[in-house]
Amino acid sequence: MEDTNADLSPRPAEPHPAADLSRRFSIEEVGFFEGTEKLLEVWFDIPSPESESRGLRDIPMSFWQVLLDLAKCHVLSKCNNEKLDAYVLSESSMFISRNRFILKTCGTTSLLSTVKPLLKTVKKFYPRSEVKDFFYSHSPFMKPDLQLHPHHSFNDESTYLDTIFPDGAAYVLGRINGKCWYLYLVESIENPLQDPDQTLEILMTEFDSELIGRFSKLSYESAEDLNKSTGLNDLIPGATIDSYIFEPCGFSLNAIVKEDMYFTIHVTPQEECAYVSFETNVVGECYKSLINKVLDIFKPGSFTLTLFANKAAKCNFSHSADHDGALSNYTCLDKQISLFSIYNLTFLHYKHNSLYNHNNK
Ligand SMILES: C[S@@+](CC[C@H](N)C(=O)[O-])C[C@H]1O[C@@H](n2cnc3c(N)ncnc32)[C@H](O)[C@@H]1O
Repeated sequence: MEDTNADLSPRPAEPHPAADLSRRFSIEEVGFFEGTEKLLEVWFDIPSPESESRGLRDIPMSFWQVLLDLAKCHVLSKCNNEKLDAYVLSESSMFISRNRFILKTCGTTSLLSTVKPLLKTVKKFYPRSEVKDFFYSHSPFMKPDLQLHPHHSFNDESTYLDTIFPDGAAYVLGRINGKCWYLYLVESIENPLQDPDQTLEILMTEFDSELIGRFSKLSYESAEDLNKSTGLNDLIPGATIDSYIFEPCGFSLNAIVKEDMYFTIHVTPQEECAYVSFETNVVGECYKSLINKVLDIFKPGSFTLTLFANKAAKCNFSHSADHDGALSNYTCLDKQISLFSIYNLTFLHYKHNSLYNHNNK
């Protein structure tokens, strides 16, 4: 017989995947984390007949694992296409294509300990190969004392790199008493690579702690849900996305757009040390719309933007990261344009208008 006393009131909906959207994470609760990454990008010339090969991608995984052990991080997941292997790491990302190696590591990783073994191994596999261009960069660390030698200071890092590259050049862009950005650069002037190359980075700080706290397992059941809800899925439509939510908070995403084009995002949501980075090498003449989409998702209080482009890149001389007035909610505090031998660099630092005291310009 039917139970006429049954509760016919509507059942509550299934718990929404975004269960706790007001969660904040503090250093006290979760611990401090140095989100600021060290970024290494090395271009190799791997001449014929080796040009038939897949270049760096033919070097066995066991070698990359040794390299990551030296840096003190490991692989969490991988995606690839016919031109690019993209790895999400315990501390950021690694991208390997035929001629280009990118390693981006955060926390207290010792990225520079990978440089000598990398150069030695590539030479062993491809004896006629040469290093073409070498870039090492990062923003100042929030707690440099926690870093391992030589990462305590950019002086120590560049002294170390000088022992490998006699012609290396170390630069500081921005304010030495404010926001700045360090760069160590080696350009090969003879026979430069003809391929277009451009890298855009947006390094963001000062967030609404509730918004940034959503990059956690407590807010989203899966990385796919997070990507859909936050709009990361639509940043560059059609990209293959490989993303990872850390316990209890933190988020990393690699995306392959096409060929060897990628974008990568990393989020440290702890209130007192919150940090987000976005990086891409997608070809573009103007990055205004992409930059605005990224800012719209993370709504940072301030950010540093860098755009590197070589002579063959479409955005090279237009300095297309530089949109006076186009980033309407932000004030540009610093703008520096550097013309190197092969590459041009635009460095910009912005602050949200609501945080900027216009009397203090
Ligand atoms: C997503 S990872 C990558 C950080 C990145 N470089 C950035 O831009 O912030 C860092 C975040 O994940 C958290 N996390 C949790 N477990 C971690 C682990 N095993 N290794 C690294 N980070 C972890 C950290 O506390 C931090 O909030």
